[in-house]
Amino acid sequence: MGAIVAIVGRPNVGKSTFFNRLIKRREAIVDEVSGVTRDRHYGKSDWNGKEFSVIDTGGYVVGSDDIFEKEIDKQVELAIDEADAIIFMVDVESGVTGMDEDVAKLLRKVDKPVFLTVNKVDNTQRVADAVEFYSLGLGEYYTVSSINGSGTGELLDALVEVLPESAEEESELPRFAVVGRPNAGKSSFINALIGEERYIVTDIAGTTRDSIDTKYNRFGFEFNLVDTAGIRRKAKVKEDLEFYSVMRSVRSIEHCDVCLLVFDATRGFDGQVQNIFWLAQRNNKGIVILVNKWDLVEKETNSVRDYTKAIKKQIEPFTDVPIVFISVLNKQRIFKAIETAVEVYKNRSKRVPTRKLNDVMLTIIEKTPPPAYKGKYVKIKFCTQLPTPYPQFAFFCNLPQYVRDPYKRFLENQLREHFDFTGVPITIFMRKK
Ligand SMILES: Nc1nc2c(ncn2[C@@H]2O[C@H](COP(=O)(O)OP(=O)(O)OP(=O)(O)O)[C@@H](O)[C@H]2O)c(=O)[nH]1
Ligand SMILES: Nc1nc2c(ncn2[C@@H]2O[C@H](COP(=O)(O)OP(=O)(O)OP(=O)(O)O)[C@@H](O)[C@H]2O)c(=O)[nH]1
Repeated sequence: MGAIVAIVGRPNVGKSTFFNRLIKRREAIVDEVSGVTRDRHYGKSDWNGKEFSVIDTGGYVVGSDDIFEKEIDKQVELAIDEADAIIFMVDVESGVTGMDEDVAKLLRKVDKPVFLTVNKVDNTQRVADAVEFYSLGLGEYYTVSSINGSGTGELLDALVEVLPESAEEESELPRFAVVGRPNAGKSSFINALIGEERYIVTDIAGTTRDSIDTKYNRFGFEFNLVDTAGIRRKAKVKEDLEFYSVMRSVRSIEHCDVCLLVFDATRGFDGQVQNIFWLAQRNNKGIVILVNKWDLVEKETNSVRDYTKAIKKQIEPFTDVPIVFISVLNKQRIFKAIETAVEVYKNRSKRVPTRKLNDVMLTIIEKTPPPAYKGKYVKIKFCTQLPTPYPQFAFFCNLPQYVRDPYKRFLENQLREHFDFTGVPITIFMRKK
């Protein structure tokens, strides 16, 4: 399982800027006006070879100050419940504020690692200014500049030190996680499968209260349905549903082998759904996309085809993912969904014997070798699948650094075509031999 790090703090202290630096992706919208980070952001980061998920608890809608305060308290509490470590960010420009003190009060009671991080320390003068944050009663702090990166190394060294090891769990049974946005139909789906009211389904979003894994047996195949929601406090959930659901998705994804990504066909494969997809992919999990509430969609001749095309466009370049159109309400194709997840699980744990792999791939490579780069010819000599829990392949050659991404994609596509890795991310390494 992978560790989860949450970044908390009041608006405008630079959480999104820091988050972007961690995941090395210009993704969160950063603005001078406070409260512009609307969607929750989560991504994958690594430091010294240790991977972890990061959640940026931005996402406040501009409102009155007291709404703000309540919101922040709630997010901090959720972060405390779900994260393995917390980065509490404050701003040296504004100094200690009342809101900082409120958050600190919550964090002082926590027995999880908290990293008080003073941001915007862009120069040495400001290092001295940061000293006032001792008054928050959280002990030592780290000074960073999210904008120029200074200080972040020390913080990350200390952070990864306390994170649990991210080894893949030795799970006895395959683990399937049902993930998606609030109200997509996740609980209804699980209910329909297990045929009992263990999960409470209502029209109000965010009412899934149970949080235990469900053992399930179907097609002669036993597996766990993962739903690692942790403690769900109904009141909190109602008010900050999207954040809650993000936390829950991140957790479930970290703990599973295959994600069943459910979304509401009437709402579309939107940005938040794409984020979940992206996270599952980055975590090398198997993925099945379930287009739910298909009963509500007006169907024309080519609906399924057009819809499939539209989704594939959104998930490029990793498009080799099964898409199943379901209606939980009418119990349509819900077993097909599970059957597909089982297939994906098998693909993910597939081992291609080295002999067979080389027979197929070297023939292809001979016919279509890597293009010469800077006048040099690359000779791929052999390849092998690495003994990892998900498919990774190493191709040994004389000049690994000269093999460019398009050729690696070509190799990936060939592997997919010949060995069927549908629904499973593949990693390709070029190694020196
Ligand atoms: N000088 C300086 N400015 C910074 C630094 N980090 C962030 N900022 C600026 O602070 C402002 C707020 O940054 P954001 O990353 O949007 O802050 P946030 O905490 O995510 O804010 P919300 O979206 O409101 O929650 C932006 O104008 C950033 O450019 C820094 O290290 N130094
Ligand atoms: N028409 C139609 N409605 C559905 C279908 N599946 C679920 N619903 C309805 O969608 C609503 C939300 O379903 P839930 O199962 O609670 O959704 P969820 O994803 O678990 O929601 P959270 O608990 O908020 O995360 C309920 O009113 C369901 O009856 C479907 O296939 N067709």
